[in-house]
Amino acid sequence: MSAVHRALKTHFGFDKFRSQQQEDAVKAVLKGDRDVFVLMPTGAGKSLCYQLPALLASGITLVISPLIALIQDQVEHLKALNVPARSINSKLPSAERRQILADLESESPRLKLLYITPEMVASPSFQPCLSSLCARGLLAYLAVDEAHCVSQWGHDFRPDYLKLGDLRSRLQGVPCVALTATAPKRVQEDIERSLKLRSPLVFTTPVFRKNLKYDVIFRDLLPDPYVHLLAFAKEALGGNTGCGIVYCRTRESCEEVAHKLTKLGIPAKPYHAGLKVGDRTESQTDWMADKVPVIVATISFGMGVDKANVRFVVHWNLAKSLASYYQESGRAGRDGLPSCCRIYYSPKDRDQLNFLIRKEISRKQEKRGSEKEQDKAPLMDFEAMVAFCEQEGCRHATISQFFGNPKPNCAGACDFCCDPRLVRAQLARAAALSTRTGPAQSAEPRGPFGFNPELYAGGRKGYGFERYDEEWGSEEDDSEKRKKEFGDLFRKQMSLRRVSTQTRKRVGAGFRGSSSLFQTAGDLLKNSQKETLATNKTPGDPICEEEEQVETGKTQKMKSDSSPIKAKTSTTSPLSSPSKKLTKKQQKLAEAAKDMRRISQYFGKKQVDTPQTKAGSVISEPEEEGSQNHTPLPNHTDLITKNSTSTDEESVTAVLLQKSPSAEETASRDGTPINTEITADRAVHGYDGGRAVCHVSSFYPYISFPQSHENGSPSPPVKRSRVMKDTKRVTFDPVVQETQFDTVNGDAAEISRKPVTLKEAADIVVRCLDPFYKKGKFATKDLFKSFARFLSHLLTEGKTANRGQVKMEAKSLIKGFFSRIQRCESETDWRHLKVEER
Ligand SMILES: Nc1ncnc2c1ncn2[C@@H]1O[C@H](COP(=O)(O)OP(=O)(O)OP(=O)(O)O)[C@@H](O)[C@H]1O
Ligand SMILES: [Zn+2]
Repeated sequence: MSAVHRALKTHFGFDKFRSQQQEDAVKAVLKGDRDVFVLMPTGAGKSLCYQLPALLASGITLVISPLIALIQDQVEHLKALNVPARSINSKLPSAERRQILADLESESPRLKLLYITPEMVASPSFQPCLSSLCARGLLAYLAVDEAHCVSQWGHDFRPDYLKLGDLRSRLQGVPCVALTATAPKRVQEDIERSLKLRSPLVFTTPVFRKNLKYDVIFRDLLPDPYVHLLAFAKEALGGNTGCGIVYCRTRESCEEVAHKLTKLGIPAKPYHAGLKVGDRTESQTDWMADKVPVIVATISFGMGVDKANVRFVVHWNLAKSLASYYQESGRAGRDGLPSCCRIYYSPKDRDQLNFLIRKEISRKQEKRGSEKEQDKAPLMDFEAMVAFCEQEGCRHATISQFFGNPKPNCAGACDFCCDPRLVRAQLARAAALSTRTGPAQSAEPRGPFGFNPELYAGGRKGYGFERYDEEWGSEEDDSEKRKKEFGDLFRKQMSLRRVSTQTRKRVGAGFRGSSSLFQTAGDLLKNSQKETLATNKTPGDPICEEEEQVETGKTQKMKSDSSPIKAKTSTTSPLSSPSKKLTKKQQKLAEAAKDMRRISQYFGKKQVDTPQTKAGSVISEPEEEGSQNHTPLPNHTDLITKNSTSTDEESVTAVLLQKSPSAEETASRDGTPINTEITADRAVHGYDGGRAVCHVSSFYPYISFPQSHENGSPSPPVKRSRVMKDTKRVTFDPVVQETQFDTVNGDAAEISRKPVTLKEAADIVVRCLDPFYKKGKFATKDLFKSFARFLSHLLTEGKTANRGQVKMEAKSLIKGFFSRIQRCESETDWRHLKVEER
């Protein structure tokens, strides 16, 4: 037995290395003549690659890790193994800190591994210790864990990681070991550059898994996608020996697909955060125990689930990036047996995600007040996902190259390598379908993304804006009309966005022309804008020329004299950029957008203060354990429409649909998957004879499904908006609302002194009610929503109360309510409730 193997056994209790890569990496680090880059999937045993050499080398290994919580885990684990490992961090009691520093200053320190955060590395207080260790040649290795945090292209970027480049320069001659999970090539290159790795030896687990067969089916070409899915599942499951996962983006799709599959003959259970904990656990345990072969889940499912016999992973909706797709689909075939990974692709789905991702990027930029090249990263990640689906080429090769691996020998393990003609034929049919239904050719009513809704599976639900419909579920009859209204609204928003973003460089994945299936959101935007113009213009209308100027990116000066709120308009707004002659309608649309943004900014201000938004990335708050699992949340604001029933001049109506950050915070704080959201859903800003007023028609608390929390991918909690028929002020408390509106441009602090708005009250109410909902104190989710709505109105209407008062009253009402009844079964349960006179 070699010394390394012996050490592996003695110190860690392992008989052998987990993989050849692990063994090779350990040996390379031990050799110590080169930097080492370890790229292995989560759980592959990367830590051992520096921990074992650290124990065998003389001196101390300095380990940089991004989070104190992660560090504590590691240190505890090592202490349990009797490995001399410690950490210096801000949470350390000073006595312990002194003890560690004393050891480090001693002639031959006992410590073998010293864990610190990148902030600590840079902190002045740590410098003497570091310099002393350096000067005495006591540093054996520099290990940088979670090295992807150095990449500004990654989601977990930590500016302090960039300082590690300087550290690296100071530690000349100390070999560096950088470790991260499988990462896109772009990120790998960033790591090498930033950490100044000198032609490192790279140890990576090959991305290619030959037992996985990848294919892509264009869902919209199928007469019945569910029947198609059923046939696929049956074939993949073969003789009932395995199981499968179908990933959907929304809980509604989960329910629907599970229901359809079960009805068609394969038992399937939904798994999503909208389910009661018991039901969700049951779905999982039944699936784990092979009692139910198929689980239809949002992507929250699978983390930590290591089931060997998953015979297929279907993506009913697109993943947000190729990296995510690789990880999710990789849950298939862990036993090494042949398994299938399929995407049921739909351009509509693509466009929804594209739109939401872009919106999220704009939101971030607006918040920051500037643009960064790296902002585009999520879009590029997503476009790689789209390209994967729309390409003519080996799917395995695409994945491997994305992760910087050499092209593998697919040998028929993907649809293209199996039969390229079939893939080409499918693409041609899809392109033909898109052309047939494309904006320029079709006069049929279209969905929000310029696609004919009738051609897409799922009908009303197929739009993916279920929550938008949800609030109006009972009004089935005019759903088509409302759908159209929403379509209009969406197109207008897209048009405006086009104006605002057209000067930005487009990050293209080489998509084809706009009449084909392969349209970027920009193309769609262009089309929708053209379409809007086509509908509105008369022959010879100058709008055409202006449109072209917009299209070609020329700056235009907007005539804003007619805007009654010009003075309040932020000059940094992309929409306020000078533009030439715009029609009155365009001006109004643009103005409406500005106003909307101001409203949005107002709500945005609140977001800044919440831990939720501060988190922003997986590892952005080193001291905050609670922030670890957050991914950036999409903002669901910014929908603008023109009132389709009135004239151009008077009908511009901005509709704001806004998630409540504090409700999200409530939902995510304790990690429970039930997400409560409130939409300050209809801040309707209209123009009435040139006078700007802010209409707030209503705020409805409602619960929606938190895919966005689970996967970081946006889910649109938009609800059908009531487009206002006239522009009369319709508001529950115009004074309050208008004051708030003004506050957007002025003193934010004013807000706290104002009486609570309905939205704020709703936030408070949902927070107070949430625990009761989680305890199953409401017979249905709708009851919870209605009760929250009822209470919010009760606590605000005709009153002026501050936050504290509202909170106290809400608490006392809710407490009293549940002291009288065990469980809320119907709306009559709260009929008697009244607020005490203040
Ligand atoms: N040779 C081995 N034999 C058995 N178990 C091992 C071996 N090497 C590591 N492990 C165990 O594998 C688990 C995962 O290891 P580790 O935490 O280092 O993974 P990782 O690759 O760093 O994952 P992450 O990306 O989550 O940090 C640990 O419980 C570790 O003890
Ligand atoms: Zn292939």
